[in-house]
Amino acid sequence: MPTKTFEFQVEARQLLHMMIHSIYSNKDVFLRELISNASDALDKLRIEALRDDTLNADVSDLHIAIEADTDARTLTIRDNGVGMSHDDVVQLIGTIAKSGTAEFLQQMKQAENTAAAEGLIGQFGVGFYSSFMVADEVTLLTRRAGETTGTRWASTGEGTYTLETVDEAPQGTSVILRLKPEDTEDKVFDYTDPAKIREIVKRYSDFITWPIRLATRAPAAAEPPEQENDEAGERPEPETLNSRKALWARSRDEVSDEEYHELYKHISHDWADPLEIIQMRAEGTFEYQALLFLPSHPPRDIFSQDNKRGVQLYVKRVLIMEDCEALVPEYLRFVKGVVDAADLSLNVSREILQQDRQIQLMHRRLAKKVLSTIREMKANRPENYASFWREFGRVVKEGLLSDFDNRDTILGISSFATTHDAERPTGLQEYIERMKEGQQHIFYMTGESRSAIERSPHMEVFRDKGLEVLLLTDPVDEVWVGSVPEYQGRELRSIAKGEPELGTEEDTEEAKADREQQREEYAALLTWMTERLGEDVKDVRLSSRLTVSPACVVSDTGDVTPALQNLYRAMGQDIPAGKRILELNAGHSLVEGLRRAHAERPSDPALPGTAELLYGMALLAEGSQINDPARFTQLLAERLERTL
Ligand SMILES: Nc1ncnc2c1ncn2[C@@H]1O[C@H](COP(=O)(O)OP(=O)(O)OP(=O)(O)O)[C@@H](O)[C@H]1O
Repeated sequence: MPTKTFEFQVEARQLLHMMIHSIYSNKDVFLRELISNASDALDKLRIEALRDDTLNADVSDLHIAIEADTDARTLTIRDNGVGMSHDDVVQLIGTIAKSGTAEFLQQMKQAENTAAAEGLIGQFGVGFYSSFMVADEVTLLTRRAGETTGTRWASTGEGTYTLETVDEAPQGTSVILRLKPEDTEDKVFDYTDPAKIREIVKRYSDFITWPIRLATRAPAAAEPPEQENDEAGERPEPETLNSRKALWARSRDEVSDEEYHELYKHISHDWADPLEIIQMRAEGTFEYQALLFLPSHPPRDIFSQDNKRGVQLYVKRVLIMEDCEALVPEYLRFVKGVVDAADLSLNVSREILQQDRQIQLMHRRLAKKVLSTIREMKANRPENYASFWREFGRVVKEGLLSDFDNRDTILGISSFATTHDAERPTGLQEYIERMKEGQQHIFYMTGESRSAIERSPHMEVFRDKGLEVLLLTDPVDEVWVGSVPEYQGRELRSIAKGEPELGTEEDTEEAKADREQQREEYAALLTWMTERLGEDVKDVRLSSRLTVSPACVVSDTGDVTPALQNLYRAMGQDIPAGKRILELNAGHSLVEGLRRAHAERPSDPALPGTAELLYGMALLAEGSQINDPARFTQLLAERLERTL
């Protein structure tokens, strides 16, 4: 078969260039990555064989073999797993299908130092390509289980790769590395040295469930007696390097954090350590063990539709499903880990799992356990919690819309930006503890950013009276906050909806009388304005929330806010634009002037324009758009002219 040469896709070339010029200081991890890929391929084959008994594949001795040749300076990592078809190789190895590659490369270029670059690569993961950190040529020979021909791929990592169809290829994948010369200064060690290989496997891959066997030329220890007469005296029995112990079945004090971290990295394809380790065990009629991890940062596709979520499902130490979404709710989709159940059928399907009562029970218990871990982290490891919430808070809050059983717990572990402290978000409990005397409600406002909310006229009276307001700026906040009525008996109240009800008004007889008098004075103006602006607003009334601005617009208590309307429209739902309420500040001289002018000259032709301007200004002040900017500008220009 002819060998054909191909060019790497631009992003792949750039990524390889980075690898070759070794931005990552710990080069040993290439072996972890290759073993991890091999182990995944073995898992996939076993799962396929379970589901398809016509698959023509050998599953009798699934394992990973490492062969080191000191003289030739080659290192081979071989598995007899699922392998890749010709198309798979082109797609998976020649190109980089990951979303966000271009953006990642851009960030990489801008990374200021090695630590920053390593942090970035940790978020991205480059798996197979990391072999170019230690090899100046990489050959991959692979045959998909069930197919007859194989594919050889080879590259020096410099722009091109070759592809060739081969008739003789064992099932699975071999990756053959022609190693770069040893250079301890650059942390490229002698990777043909059995001691080095043992050390790396022990360190990073000990838990891998498949045997990792090392075949070396020189036997490591005295040969066992039955081998003495073996004619291939130089080819000793391969040595299994990993203990293959299931970490979730061992007690916490037997396992080091580093071992847990390596299992996490293997499962999640993350290069960074996890933030939290969660272990649980259920005994009784339905037994299972779970080892879950909270990552330290979200995967790039956490908000994408095809984000792979879920944990690995094992049945008595045998992996039967990679991303079992039936076990964790969607709002905890970042949780990674393993659940090992004792009594499930090995070839249970996703559909059956979704309906299985035991699985639903596990789902509930796992969700509760994760939430209680976050609560415990909030109480005892505030720094970890703060970092967790920064990274995942937006996702967790989705649970307020879907998990009614755990709503209070989710509210309890949530944090929100607040006017109380610009630097530190607050929990609801802390908010309640700080509430002013007489204050009944938890006040919040939604908006695009902290600064937009802070500038909004709705904040004025709250700022004046020192009442704390939560600043909700995540898109999901718009949605949940409308459906969560209260926390610990305290109503959640938007400061941009309905009447503020501050609870701190001095309700003296005098104040009441003042307000009554004001209402009477303004009655005619308000009726007239409601009529004039009737196409845009449903009511014009006096405000108790304004202290500086002349006017603002608010929504009625039960109304869908404009931001939420936009959100629904973005999702393709047709939502009619509802009318809002215009509030006037009776203490503002412009409003007072308008009242006087209306009382004295009700048919003055300039009055309607002023009313329109007031409404337009209220919209602009909260960051909304005005219906007819040209008309607004014209009215404004006319009035400015008169001042000159
Ligand atoms: N030994 C192997 N056997 C079968 N398929 C493999 C093997 N090695 C790699 N692949 C395929 O190539 C793909 C790309 O591998 P690569 O290591 O670059 O990335 P990854 O493992 O998907 O993710 P990460 O970059 O996080 O490690 C894998 O997802 C897998 O489908």
